Amino acid sequence: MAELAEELSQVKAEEPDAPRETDAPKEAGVSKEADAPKKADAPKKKAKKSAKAKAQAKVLAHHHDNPGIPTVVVDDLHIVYRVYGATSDAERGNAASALLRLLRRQGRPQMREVHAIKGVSFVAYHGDAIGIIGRNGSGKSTLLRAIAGLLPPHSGAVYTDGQPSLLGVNAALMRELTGERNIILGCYAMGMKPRQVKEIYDDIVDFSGIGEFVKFPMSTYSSGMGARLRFAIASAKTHDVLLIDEALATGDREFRRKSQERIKKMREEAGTVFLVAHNLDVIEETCNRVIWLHKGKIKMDGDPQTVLEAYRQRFS
Ligand SMILES: Nc1ncnc2c1ncn2[C@@H]1O[C@H](COP(=O)(O)OP(=O)(O)OP(=O)(O)O)[C@@H](O)[C@H]1O
Repeated sequence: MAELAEELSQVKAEEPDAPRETDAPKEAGVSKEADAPKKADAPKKKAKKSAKAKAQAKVLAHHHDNPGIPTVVVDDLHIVYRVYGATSDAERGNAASALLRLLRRQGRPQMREVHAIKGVSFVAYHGDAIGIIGRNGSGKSTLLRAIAGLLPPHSGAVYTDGQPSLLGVNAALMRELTGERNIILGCYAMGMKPRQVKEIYDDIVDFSGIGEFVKFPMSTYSSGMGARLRFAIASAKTHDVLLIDEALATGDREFRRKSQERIKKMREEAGTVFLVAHNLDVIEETCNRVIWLHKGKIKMDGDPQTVLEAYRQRFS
């Protein structure tokens, strides 16, 4: 614990100040800050400092409450996308403003920033299966990609113990190759030896349920078949941290049941699983903890029953 605190304080001391809109969100309860307006009058420097200290204290407090071994520490994370060539709201309008826009663009490209994750902090532990829920555009996929190390933080940090693997709808399998070739290459890519691939091959085909289609190029698969094969390959190995983005959404009930069993097994083998899904039943059946993201901030973080009930009440 002391080591974690020291590590966090050292890293924070080296980082530039984070751009903050509100204080860090609260856990196990609806965060008032998520929707609160800016306190424009507060002295900026002081507010920044106390917000940082709060976010840090929250990470450490959660660590204190849970005696498990942390696998992922997300500390006051901000992710900002830069979109070039985008039009701001103020620029939209009549023909004159369109012409003005064109003239301006000749000089320099337009750039717009999308602040997708705004000061998210939490700790995940060995054996956790964490469901991430939220409306479209709330930042779920962005958060997963940041944990996987695919998006650099604008500020804040993500620490992971072990190699995180992102299994998304677009996970990199090659459409022009057969399912068989993709299984073999996918297993090699996960670090398996040829002998291990041979041993596990039939299990992957059985689990995916694609049958004789395994001999056909993946370009001939339905989206559900592709998703099932991706999950079957990725889950053939126990991951330290497995991030699943909607991959189960396209499976039928039977496939969902099998996937849930597999995720449970992974948790028992001391992995940590993150699962993004719009289907709340999948989250409820699979996860032991749920994080509700709203406009890039944590609205609620707690046990599935409490968080899902609050979410359903808000959006049903
Ligand atoms: N590559 C990108 N470039 C610019 N903006 C992006 C990019 N990807 C996502 N965004 C923006 O970031 C915000 C969060 O998007 P994200 O895809 O993480 O949300 P989500 O909760 O996963 O949404 P959904 O449920 O629709 O999949 C949105 O405002 C989105 O428009």
